[in-house]
Amino acid sequence: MNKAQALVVDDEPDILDLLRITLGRMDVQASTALTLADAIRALEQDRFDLCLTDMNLPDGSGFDLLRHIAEHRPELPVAMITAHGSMESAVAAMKAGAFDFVSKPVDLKLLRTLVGSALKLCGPLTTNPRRDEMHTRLLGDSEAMEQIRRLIAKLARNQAPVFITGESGTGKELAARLIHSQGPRGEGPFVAVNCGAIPQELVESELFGHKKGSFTGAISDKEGLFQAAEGGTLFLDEVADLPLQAQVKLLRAIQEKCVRPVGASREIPVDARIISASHHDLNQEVEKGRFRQDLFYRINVIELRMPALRERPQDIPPLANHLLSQLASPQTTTEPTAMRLSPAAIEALKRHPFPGNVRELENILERATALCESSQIEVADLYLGKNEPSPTPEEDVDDGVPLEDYLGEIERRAILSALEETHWNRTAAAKKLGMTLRSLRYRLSKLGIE
Ligand SMILES: Nc1ncnc2c1ncn2[C@@H]1O[C@H](COP(=O)(O)OP(=O)(O)OP(=O)(O)O)[C@@H](O)[C@H]1O
Repeated sequence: MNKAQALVVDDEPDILDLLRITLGRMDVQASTALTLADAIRALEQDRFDLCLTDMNLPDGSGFDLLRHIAEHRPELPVAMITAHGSMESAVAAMKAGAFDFVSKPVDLKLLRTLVGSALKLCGPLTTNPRRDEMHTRLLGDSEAMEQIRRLIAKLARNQAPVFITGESGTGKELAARLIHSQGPRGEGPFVAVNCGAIPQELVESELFGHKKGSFTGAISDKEGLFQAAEGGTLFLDEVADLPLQAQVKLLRAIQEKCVRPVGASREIPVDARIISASHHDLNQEVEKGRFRQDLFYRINVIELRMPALRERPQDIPPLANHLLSQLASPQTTTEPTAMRLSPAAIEALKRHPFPGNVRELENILERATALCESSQIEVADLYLGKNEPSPTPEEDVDDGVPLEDYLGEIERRAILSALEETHWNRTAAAKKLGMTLRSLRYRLSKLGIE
């Protein structure tokens, strides 16, 4: 098999030698260039699978090379070598299209991972059936969805932190999963964490791990979610809910690509791509002093906005049909037949504002499927704008059930009813229930309500 070819560009011959030897040990053949002009010449003469370039070159900058490659060899992954601690340049490089960065002095373990990811990118991405299946799941024929699918495919090809905005239920987590699964980390783990659902005092230990005995209850060493996402992606959902103290540590983890478990004396390197999401306007959270500006800057290298369902009503019929066929899932051995929506029901759905977006559509259809007696769903079966009269717990909880289950059932119903009334807006539902959003999220995950 032919060796992979890398082009390494730096004005310091010693660094070039070091990188050439290091890459050689990874079975990558490196050609070197001391200037921008040399690099451009090399690109014209040879075919490369990866380019590593320093930021400052005698006759230009790494950005000039990035632009040249974007124009002439757009499929070539470029990683920028940045000065130690210069996160601004790293962010700027990724915004300009670099697929990743590596800071000086180059950490060999990180360089190895970076090269591995880059080499996976240069061939055509394997058609993994799991990936295809995931791909077809971001449904919608609207131009907005088309653009999102294109952007996701692009984002999958680099390592830059992505920040996904959008109302609740618009598909932020689904988009994050697709960016992960379509990229070179697709075979690695995808670890999703709802930052608002972790009790405040456990946030740091959950994210970064802890050492045995570092606090009461730490009975053994525990790996954090960052370590669990090694080689893959860490999805920080509702990132705005992170306490300020954890934000400081997160910033450091992203900047230095290493974490220090609670109670540990040493930092450990981690290689996880960060994708975060929030339905809050993080600019406002920064203005109010609830979110660190420097962290926002780091996680928001590239922003992806998931449009609300009411902005793309033409997506409702294909989504609804897909969801109905999923609802007719094969619990029986015979081929299930999906229910249909009457033309009037489709029109009614298209006019509905959907504050809870696709998740609300899923709930509406699930309820309609359960309640509708024929195979066609009519407008009345959708209960749009009305709340289904929910039975009181006394009506159907058996006398013999244990108290805990009985109370759990009451809790579940109260929460579901508040969610329904607020169209699955969890902030409003929490308010209605007189609890904090954090505590509602905790209960939702405990009760297994998505
Ligand atoms: N375009 C889409 N095609 C198919 N399914 C979708 C689409 N958008 C969202 N969904 C489905 O809607 C549900 C909600 O999506 P998801 O959890 O990704 O939303 P979210 O924006 O992360 O929500 P939240 O902010 O409440 O966490 C999921 O079941 C998801 O699969």
